[in-house]
This record gives sequence, C-alpha cells and structure tokens, in this order.
Amino acid sequence: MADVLAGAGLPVRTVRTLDEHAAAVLALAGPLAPVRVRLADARGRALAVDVRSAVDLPPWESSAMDGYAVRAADLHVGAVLDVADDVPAGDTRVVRVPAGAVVRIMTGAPVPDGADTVLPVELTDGGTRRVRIDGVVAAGAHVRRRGEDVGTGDVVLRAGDVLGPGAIGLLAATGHAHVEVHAAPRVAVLSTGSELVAPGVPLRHGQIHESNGPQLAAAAAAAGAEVVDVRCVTDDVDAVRAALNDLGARADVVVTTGGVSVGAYDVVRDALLADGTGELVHVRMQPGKPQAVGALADGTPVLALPGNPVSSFVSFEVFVRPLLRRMLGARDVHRRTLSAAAAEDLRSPAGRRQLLRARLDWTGGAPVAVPVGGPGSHLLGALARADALIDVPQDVTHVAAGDPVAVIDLREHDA
Ligand SMILES: Nc1nc2c(c(=O)[nH]1)N[C@H]1C(S)=C(S)[C@@H](COP(=O)(O)OP(=O)(O)OC[C@H]3O[C@@H](n4cnc5c(N)ncnc54)[C@H](O)[C@@H]3O)O[C@H]1N2
Ligand code: MOO
Repeated sequence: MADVLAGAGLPVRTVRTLDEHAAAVLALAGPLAPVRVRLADARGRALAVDVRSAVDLPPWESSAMDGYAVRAADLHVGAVLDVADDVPAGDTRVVRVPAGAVVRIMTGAPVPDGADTVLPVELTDGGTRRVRIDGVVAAGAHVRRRGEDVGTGDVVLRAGDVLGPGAIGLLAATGHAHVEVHAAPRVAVLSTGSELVAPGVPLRHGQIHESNGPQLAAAAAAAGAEVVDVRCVTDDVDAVRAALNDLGARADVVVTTGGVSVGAYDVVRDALLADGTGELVHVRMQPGKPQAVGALADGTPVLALPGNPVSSFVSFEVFVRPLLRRMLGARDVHRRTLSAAAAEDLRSPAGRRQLLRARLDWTGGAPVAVPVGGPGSHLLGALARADALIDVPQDVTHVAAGDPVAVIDLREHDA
C-alpha cells in the first residue's frame, strides 16, 4: 500500500495490516539445516524427518502385575499349585511353565512360555514353593502383548513435531539415542536507548532499567531459539551499526528494540536505512505500530521492534516468534487461538487491530478473558499476569462484556 505517513521530512513507511506484516516477516527465512543431536539435547527441537520405531513395544509378552504366570485352565479357587520358577524383571532366560504349575513373576518381567494369564499376588496366599489360589481372573488378564503399543517400523513421530517430554520418552523407548532435528535459530537481541541502564544499577533522573533485552531473550529461548547475545547500546547510529554487524555474524536473526519511530534519535531506523536494506513499516495494530525490517550484509535478517515494553512483547509474539518457529522447523508456527467471553466492555481504536493483554479465567468451565494492565504500551506492571492476548479486529471499536472474543493463548503447549 502506498505510504500515507511520509511528510515533515520523515522517511517513507509501508502501511500494512498485522497479517500482511506477519507474512512478510515469515518469508524472511525457512527451516534451518538438519543436525543430529543426542536425545538429551533434543527437547524443544523439531524433528527434521519422520521417526520409526526400532522395536516392538512391548518387545515381548510382559506381565502387568506382580503375581503368578499361569494357564487360565488351571485357575480354580482353592487349588494349590507348584511354583516352578521365579521371574523378576530383567530376567533374560526363556522360561516355560510346566503343566499344572505356576511361575512367580514381577511386573515388567517376560511371561513364560505356556502361560497365558497373570494372577495378581493379592488373589493368592503369596507362596513361593506352592501357592493357593484364592480368586481367579479372566483368561489373558494382565498380560501385555508384544507390539500392542507400537510395532517395529511404525512411524511414531513426524517431521515438524516439536519434542516435548512425552516425545523424548517415546524416542528412548523405541530405541533412538540420537535424532535428526533442525538447528535451533541463533538469536541476538540488541536494545537501544541512551536512557537505559542495566537492572541493578541505581537510576538517575531520566534513566530506566533495560527490560526489553531480558524479556525478548526469555521469549526467544521459550520459542526454542538459542540466544547468543543480549546487548544494549546508546542512541548512536554508528554504535548501532557496529553492534548489528557484530551480532549478525554470530546469529541467524537479530532482534532490536527501540528507535524505530519518528523521533529525532530513532537510530535503529536510521541505521537500517543507511545500510540500504531497511524497510520502515506502519502496522495497523496497537500496540506495535512502528516496525522495521532489514538485512545485514551477510543476509541475516534484522527485526526492529518498537521500544515500549508491551509493544516489544506483543510484536515478538505476532512477528518474531512465528519466524523463529519456522526456522526451528516446527510444523505449526502459530500459537493456539480460542474463543472466550470478554469479562468487561472493551474499547478499541478504529482502524487498528488491538491485542490486549489478558488472563484466562477457567473457573466457570468456559474461558473468560479478563483484561490485565490496560492498553498503554508502557504498562509493564501486569505483564507477568497475562497468559493471553485478546485479538480485537481492526474494524471493531467496541466489545460488550460477555461477547465472544478471539484470544491468542500464550501458554506453551509442546510439553
Ligand atoms: N510523534 C510520534 N511519537 C510516537 C509515535 C508516533 O506515531 N508519533 N509512536 C509511538 C508508539 S506507538 C511507539 S510504540 C513508540 C515506539 O518508539 P520507538 O520504537 O522509537 O521506541 P523508543 O522511542 O526508543 O522507546 C519508546 C519507549 O520505550 C522505552 N524503552 C525503549 N527501550 C526499552 C528497553 N530496552 N527497556 C525498557 N524500556 C524501553 C523508552 O524509554 C520509551 O519510553 O513511539 C511512540 N512515539
Ligand atoms: O504501537 Mo505503540 O506500540 O502503540 O505503543
């Protein structure tokens, strides 16, 4: 769309909807090359290939109970049977139950040949040489069949699956010590602003603690990226350019905050424009209106987010996170969305899609979206309480309490 904001000597800005800018950012990179990693290093990474089981699960008939392996035909209340053998878990012998006898067996031990049923110890007198049968079970009870869970060669996980604890357990059980995953995107974070000082340093008048860097680094790590550097520079174009080039050499993506608006010292804007690759964007959203994208000399993408802490948080969610998930190789790069009832009346600016921080209240069963922190982009106080973003469409200016609203669920779901 043609720029409507140029004027007063300001550089040209492309005007986009949120979806248009998200699509433009997503097009900046694809999944990174596959690498082979140890299972212990695979959590949070996306599989580069389908994975098949190397074994049957269970690999042999196994007992689901501590008790006695029996022939169902020999089970009668009051019968007393010889205990021919004892098979604990880990016993690798091939054992056979003689006719009219039983074999004591433990949970997870191989069921002896000839036995078809496991009688739990609670239904016996617990004898070790001879055992009295106090109760019976159905034929076949408590025997886990070979391959009933997973068969050899079955596809157990697919390319693009992000590996949570359940998947790691499955990979181990199916015999995989290593897996092919996509490399994790290396992310560098650069905060800009002469007012910024490190957390812990006492503030002088005009100074604030640098919070976007730690926030974005945490968000990138939670998205599955490897954060290689978090740095802060003053509002100096040369310092920004030097930092960008240095960080770009070690990262797959550089994320900056601050200095992309229309201020006299908006140096990220100036640095990206000076290098000739930058595009300034006015996104029809709140927060997150001023954005910029660029590329370093080696092609490394730079995503420049606005400096207000809530703006950088929301911008990361809707622009940076999907790109990182794509580079990670995840099949599904977007957060889950759901419909919730608005807890209160909401106002939204005309012509801007609003993403309002909220907490989902599930106490009534169906989700209710409770706004937290207000719409101001500087209101950090409630950020930690938000686990969702209410997504108010660009053309909607009013939502009544109780109305359904679309919500982006910020909780992690890979586990
Ligand atoms: N005349 C106009 N002024 C502004 C406009 C506009 O359209 N016309 N847009 C406003 C909007 S919307 C936003 S968002 C901000 C974004 O501006 P910048 O990206 O250039 O950000 P800064 O000016 O550098 O900082 C904004 C704000 O955030 C604080 N900040 C910055 N970095 C950090 C950090 N790392 N940690 C904590 N806080 C940070 C900074 O101190 C400012 O208060 O522009 C509006 N202005
Ligand atoms: O776009 Mo700004 O992010 O509204 O505060």
